[in-house]
Amino acid sequence: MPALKRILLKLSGEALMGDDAFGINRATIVRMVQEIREVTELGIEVAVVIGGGNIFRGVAGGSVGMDRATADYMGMLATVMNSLALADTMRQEGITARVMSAIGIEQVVEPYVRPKALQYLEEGKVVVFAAGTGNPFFTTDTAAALRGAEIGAEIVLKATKVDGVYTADPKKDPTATRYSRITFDEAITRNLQVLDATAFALCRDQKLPIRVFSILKPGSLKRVVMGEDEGTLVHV
Ligand SMILES: Nc1ncnc2c1ncn2[C@@H]1O[C@H](COP(=O)(O)OP(=O)(O)O)[C@@H](O)[C@H]1O
Ligand SMILES: O=c1ccn([C@@H]2O[C@H](COP(=O)(O)OP(=O)(O)O)[C@@H](O)[C@H]2O)c(=O)[nH]1
Repeated sequence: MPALKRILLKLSGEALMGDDAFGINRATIVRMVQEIREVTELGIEVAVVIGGGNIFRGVAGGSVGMDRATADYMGMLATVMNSLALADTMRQEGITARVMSAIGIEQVVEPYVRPKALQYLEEGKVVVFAAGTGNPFFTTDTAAALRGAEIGAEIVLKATKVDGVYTADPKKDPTATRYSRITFDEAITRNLQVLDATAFALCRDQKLPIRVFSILKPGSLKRVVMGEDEGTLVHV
């Protein structure tokens, strides 16, 4: 049996593209949702933070020349779209999900209210936290760390395009090797870019471990929650 009771799963927006150039790849999102269902069936409470890089990234592309804060609000709205798509896919797959937004957008999504989120989790519903932290200059990794700490998750699981934390960016350095575990201090000192520094610092202060693993590898989420050696554990 898995030892975990409550997890915060961070899903990369960009990874949702699958092999598409942008947007949400149907097969990818359905597979992710099926993997989430496997985990909920184990009795684990699941909260999700989803990124928005597949639709809009505040620091790049279409935002060149834009005011950074405005671009970041667009990025947050992109995460709302992904959250709605994710929750609807969950509904189709028989999972009850609730989306809660960090920015006021009541006609579309209910606002984030911590006690309500806790109630949903206790009822076995999957809670999807939309709009990141609600603040520009942050990322959804930081939102995952923040919400993970707030809801008392035992671990943040970062599902991304790489299968763990490497000695250097594996996309740029083919000789890079993967850590099976690493401390926060070492990851910060070595300036490993797989998570942003704010998210790292928050998790370290709250003693909230993070496991980085591949979203692209089928079955990896279940292996992670079963405590198998998958990805990289970042710990205090
Ligand atoms: N030391 C490292 N180990 C692993 N990945 C790294 C490292 N440094 C940089 N990266 C890059 O970080 C990326 C994943 O982080 P990020 O862009 O935040 O993804 P996400 O879309 O999941 O938020 C990978 O695609 C990888 O190329
Ligand atoms: O608290 C937050 C979370 C996200 N964003 C914006 O939303 C974009 C999409 O989020 P992110 O890049 O973290 O998504 P992912 O890398 O997972 O696709 C970011 O680039 C930011 O512009 C933000 O401003 N504040």
